[in-house]
Amino acid sequence: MSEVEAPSTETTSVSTSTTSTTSTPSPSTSRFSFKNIFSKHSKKDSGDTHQSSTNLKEKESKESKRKSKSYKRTQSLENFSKSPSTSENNIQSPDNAAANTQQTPTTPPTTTTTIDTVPITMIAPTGSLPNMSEVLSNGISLEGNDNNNNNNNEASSSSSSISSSNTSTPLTESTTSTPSELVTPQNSTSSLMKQSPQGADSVTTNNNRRSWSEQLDSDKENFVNDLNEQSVLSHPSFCEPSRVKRIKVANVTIIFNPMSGSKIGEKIMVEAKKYFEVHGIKVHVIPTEYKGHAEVLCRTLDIEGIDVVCLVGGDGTIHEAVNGIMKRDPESRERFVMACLPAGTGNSFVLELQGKLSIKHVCERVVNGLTVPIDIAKVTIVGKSKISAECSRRKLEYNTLKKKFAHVNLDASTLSSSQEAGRRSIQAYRQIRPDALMEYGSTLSNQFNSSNGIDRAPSSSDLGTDSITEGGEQNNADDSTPEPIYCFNSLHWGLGSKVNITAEKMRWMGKAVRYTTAALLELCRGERILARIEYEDANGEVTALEDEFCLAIVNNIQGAAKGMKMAPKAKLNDGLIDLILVKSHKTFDLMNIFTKVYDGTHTELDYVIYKQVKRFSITPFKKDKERKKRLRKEKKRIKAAIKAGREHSKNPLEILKTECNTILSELEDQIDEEIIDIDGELKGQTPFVCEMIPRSVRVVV
Ligand SMILES: Nc1ncnc2c1ncn2[C@@H]1O[C@H](COP(=O)(O)OP(=O)(O)OP(=O)(O)O)[C@@H](O)[C@H]1O
Repeated sequence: MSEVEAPSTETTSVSTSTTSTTSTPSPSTSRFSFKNIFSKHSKKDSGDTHQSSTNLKEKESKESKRKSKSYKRTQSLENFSKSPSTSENNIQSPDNAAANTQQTPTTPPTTTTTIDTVPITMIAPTGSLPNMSEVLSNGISLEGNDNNNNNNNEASSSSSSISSSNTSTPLTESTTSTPSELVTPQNSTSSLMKQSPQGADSVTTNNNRRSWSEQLDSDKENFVNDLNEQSVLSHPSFCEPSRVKRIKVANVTIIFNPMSGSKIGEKIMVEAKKYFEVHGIKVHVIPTEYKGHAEVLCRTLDIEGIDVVCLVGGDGTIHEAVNGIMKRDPESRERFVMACLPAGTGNSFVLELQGKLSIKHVCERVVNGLTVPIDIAKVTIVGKSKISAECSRRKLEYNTLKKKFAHVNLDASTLSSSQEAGRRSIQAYRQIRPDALMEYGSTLSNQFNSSNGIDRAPSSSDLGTDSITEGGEQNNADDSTPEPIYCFNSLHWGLGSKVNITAEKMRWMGKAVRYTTAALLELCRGERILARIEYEDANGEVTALEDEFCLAIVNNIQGAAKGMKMAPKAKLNDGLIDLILVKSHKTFDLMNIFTKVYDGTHTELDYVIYKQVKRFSITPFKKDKERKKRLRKEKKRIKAAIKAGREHSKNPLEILKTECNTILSELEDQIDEEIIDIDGELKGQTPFVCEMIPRSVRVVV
């Protein structure tokens, strides 16, 4: 029996004796095994035992490593959500971390001890702890961290709680516990690369192993020394250091949009708040609670004692804030200082203003307190009815002029030659020609400015005196004139706004796909729009173009999305609007623009008009084949009349009359109302007047 049982017992005995001291076999079995089997299998067994022992060791080691790895992963995930104090325990100094990293291969794979010594910095390839600079610099890369975003969003429902709970958080705790530090440099770089090529510069892997306080102190010294007025002089987006002012920053109000971009507004706000508090600045935090809230806040905020209002959001949030600021009374508008922390999708304005999309960088600049006022464009939407009234006024002027000239013989006696007569007639026509929008827009604008700053929409009484009908009566302008819309960044008419409108209809496709699809669709469609575009250049000369256009882009900054150099000459404080008009509608030509827009050479194409203007207006006409035919016929007739005038000294007033009447009647009936895109928002419509209000909003630079 014992012989029969031996093999199984023997196996057990071998394995137990070589691998474990915990399992104790019965003495009899053990003895029996050795006695009967040792002689037979001693050699083989010893080899097997050794082999088996090695295998087991390897297995255990592997298992242990696997466990260790999985624990590391768990630990890192846990640390994302751990409170600062908890996660701090797991974080070692860089030196210790390095030491532990070296030890790892030789350390017995006992799970618990290994895990305790695994430095969390192993997750980051640099092996060093990210510091405050990195945390803030990499702020934008938080976008990719959905877990954390979600966690924070859940916690972000109340503004007051955010404000109070974070006030007392010490810097070291917060920085070691913020998820941003766990973002690997690769991740953060790629994220920023996606944002813009310039943005990528702001991400550098910091191998510096100085302590927190050392790093912070040196940061402080550097930025205070670096940023002086000279930096504004050399800033590519400022033409002169006009009205540069350094302010002392002791109180900051942060307005953050929790919904902008990939909902990272709150996270960035927390980072910025900590940074300011470390620098001894008092911080008050207000979240936006609904669409349009940033405008209300910036219009009504009591800025007494507030040095800088720091906006955390995308272009939409800044647009709202600018509209609020512009509607303040002039004195408090002048005292309002705005800073923008990028938390949106595009952030092209912040990139241009600050040079990079780094949270730390913008925070530094806020603390430094250097400010410059920037231009803001004012868009006045002019209703069709208003233009009709204006046209009537012009008709009246024309009739008066006609009466005045009735007794004058403009033929040979007054004018030296018939050719001169023709030339004069054209000049006279240009003077009398109903530049309705420009004229109307400036009337409205003057009325705004002369009354209560520029914070009020015109009322019927503002318009009454100017709106005279042909019969000389007062024309009661209606009260429906919308408030002006202020634009800090860009405006699109034509193709640009149509892409947005089409993309809106394709929401089911998802954000990225629908914009590309809409752009391709509109590019292929390449619609031509007959429009009258008038502009006044820097010297005050007014030019009117009547042609078919495909699109108009207005830019206050040089750049646009994805590193495009849309308006190469644009400056933020030159008082001029950069107006880009594209006349061709052909798909190839439009694609050609896209290939050249990255270095700004698209402005040299012969179907692109690039002007720097003080104001301009756009009046598109309805697509009406019959009307176009009539207009062409009329133009031919006018041309022929001018020719006839040259040849037969025809009274130029006749020509003038024909031209004016044609234009006036066309204006009244055919003006088209198309939606335009202001700062990325589909708001406002044609016809409109846009004028630059120089140096209107003071920003941190
Ligand atoms: N609490 C809120 N709930 C819903 N919407 C909000 C809230 N606060 C602000 N908004 C709206 O969110 C919109 C988007 O914000 P924002 O423009 O800052 O981000 P974005 O569109 O992602 O960025 P970008 O404009 O740079 O592409 C704004 O139009 C704003 O009115």
